[in-house]
Amino acid sequence: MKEEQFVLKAEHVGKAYGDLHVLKDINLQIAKGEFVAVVGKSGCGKSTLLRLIAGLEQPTEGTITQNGEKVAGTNGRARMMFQDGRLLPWKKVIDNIDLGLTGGFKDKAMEALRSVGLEDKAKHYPQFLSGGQKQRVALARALIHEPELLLLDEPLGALDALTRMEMQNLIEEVWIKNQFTAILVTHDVEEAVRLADRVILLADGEVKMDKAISLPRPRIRTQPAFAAYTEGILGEILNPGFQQYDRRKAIGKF
Ligand SMILES: Nc1ncnc2c1ncn2[C@@H]1O[C@H](COP(=O)(O)OP(=O)(O)OP(=O)(O)O)[C@@H](O)[C@H]1O
Repeated sequence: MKEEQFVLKAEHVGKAYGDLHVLKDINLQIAKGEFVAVVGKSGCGKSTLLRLIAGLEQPTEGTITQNGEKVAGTNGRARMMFQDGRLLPWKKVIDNIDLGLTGGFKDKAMEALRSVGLEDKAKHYPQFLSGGQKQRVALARALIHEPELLLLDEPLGALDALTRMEMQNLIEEVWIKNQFTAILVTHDVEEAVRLADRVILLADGEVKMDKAISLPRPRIRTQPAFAAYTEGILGEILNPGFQQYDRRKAIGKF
């Protein structure tokens, strides 16, 4: 693939907090428009990697580049969405969305709100929204900036199963429509297989698996091929290197 087709490149990226070497040697290339999920055991450094890509922290080793330019300082072409939404409780929904933007952005904010199906809540305060609705607002707030890269740090982790599925559908819909590149950190392997073109497994500070998910969209959880991917990735998380891809051959679905 040509150099310019990679939105993001991480080369020999390491991050240490004192003696704790969370990330040791991360090497990644993410193409424009790709949807990549990052999975791995709790504490393996998934959120740390996302923060480095967002420019909220700097690597202690190696470099991250976006479109060939080193990410240094807050990455203006990326937006991040967190598990808790981080809405300002004293601002109405619409004002949460055009936060930090000056001039006539109300129309754009309404449009963003419409794209997540919440235009009727524009004048409400966040406390009157459900968890799922708050995350819709957080998504609209990220979309209004038309990010090249959307960084999703376990954004659906606090939602009930049904709302979570609805949100997965919505995230896929806006990703297809807006054509940004997405990196999703998740504990939920099914969610990774539901949404991602590629699933990356972090362990011991490195990328231990980088697996393409070759299933048509929208993906259906009950399909045997879906379940086979989920099981294979879970196996790798629990026992890295143990299964490799034998399960795929064994099941014969690929
Ligand atoms: N600012 C910090 N200072 C010191 N240690 C930190 C800091 N941020 C993260 N860590 C440590 O780095 C390790 C990785 O944290 P990180 O949040 O990236 O993991 P994670 O894979 O996202 O975990 P989880 O799945 O539980 O959210 C943890 O041991 C954490 O305690």
